[in-house]
Amino acid sequence: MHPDHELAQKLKVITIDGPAGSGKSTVAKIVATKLGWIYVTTGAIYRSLALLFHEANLKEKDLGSIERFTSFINERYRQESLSGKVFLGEREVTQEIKAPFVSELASVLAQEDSVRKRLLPIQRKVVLNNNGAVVDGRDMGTVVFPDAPLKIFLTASPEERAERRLKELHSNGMKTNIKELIKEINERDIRDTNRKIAPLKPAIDAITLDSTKSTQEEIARIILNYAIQKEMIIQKSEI
Ligand SMILES: Nc1ncnc2c1ncn2[C@@H]1O[C@H](COP(=O)(O)OP(=O)(O)OP(=O)(O)O)[C@@H](O)[C@H]1O
Ligand SMILES: Nc1ccn([C@H]2C[C@H](O)[C@@H](COP(=O)(O)O)O2)c(=O)n1
Repeated sequence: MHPDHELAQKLKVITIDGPAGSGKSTVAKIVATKLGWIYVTTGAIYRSLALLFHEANLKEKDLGSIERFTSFINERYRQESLSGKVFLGEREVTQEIKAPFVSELASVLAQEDSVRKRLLPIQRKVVLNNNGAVVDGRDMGTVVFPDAPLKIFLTASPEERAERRLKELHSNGMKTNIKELIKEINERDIRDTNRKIAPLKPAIDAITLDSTKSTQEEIARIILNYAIQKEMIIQKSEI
């Protein structure tokens, strides 16, 4: 725990849910760093599963073999709490799992009950083994941490989200264009929102923030202020 932060005796979890590219993991990292908490981007778990699936040349119809992959993820998946780097065993997959085909397959597999059931305890374990976490995904506030004292639903316009993603992919040397990205993001939002199990939606007690015209630092500051208001943390000058 960060030595300068006194923390109240509450579940120390801040959840950030929202559509693809709204800035969840960027903001989660800033907030967690300020608090000396860990941050967990649960999309990386679904993405890692999708990468393994793809590499084994499997398709949705092969979900029967999900056990093999989820137990691999359970044993080998690791997200560094400070850098956010993602590993499967010794292999670093941080950039690989950002590829658009992985995004799509992750979203497709995430519709399946068998997949969600298997990944749920992995997400809870990572967080509850630590003293304070900021977690982002699609169902953090609704399903995985329904008792979290502070829940954020982060949005941004699809165009802005696609622009951000385009910059990110280009800076990592991946080729794509804005039209394709808007299409991919819209399709993913529709699939994630309309699935039967744990769909993307704000928890009833979530605070919705629109980041279209705000910087990541501004959004992080708003979230930290809510955490102070909710007495999850005691205000210190440097937070
Ligand atoms: N408020 C912001 N203003 C400008 N760019 C931002 C903002 N927030 C995040 N970004 C940038 O947008 C891109 C997507 O952000 P991020 O990966 O945090 O989104 P996400 O919601 O976690 O996405 P996904 O659900 O697809 O994993 C990143 O390149 C990030 O640096
Ligand atoms: N809690 C979560 C996290 C992710 N998913 C699925 C749906 C997403 O489209 C996909 C990739 O996630 P991202 O990296 O964009 O956050 O994984 C989910 O269903 N639930």
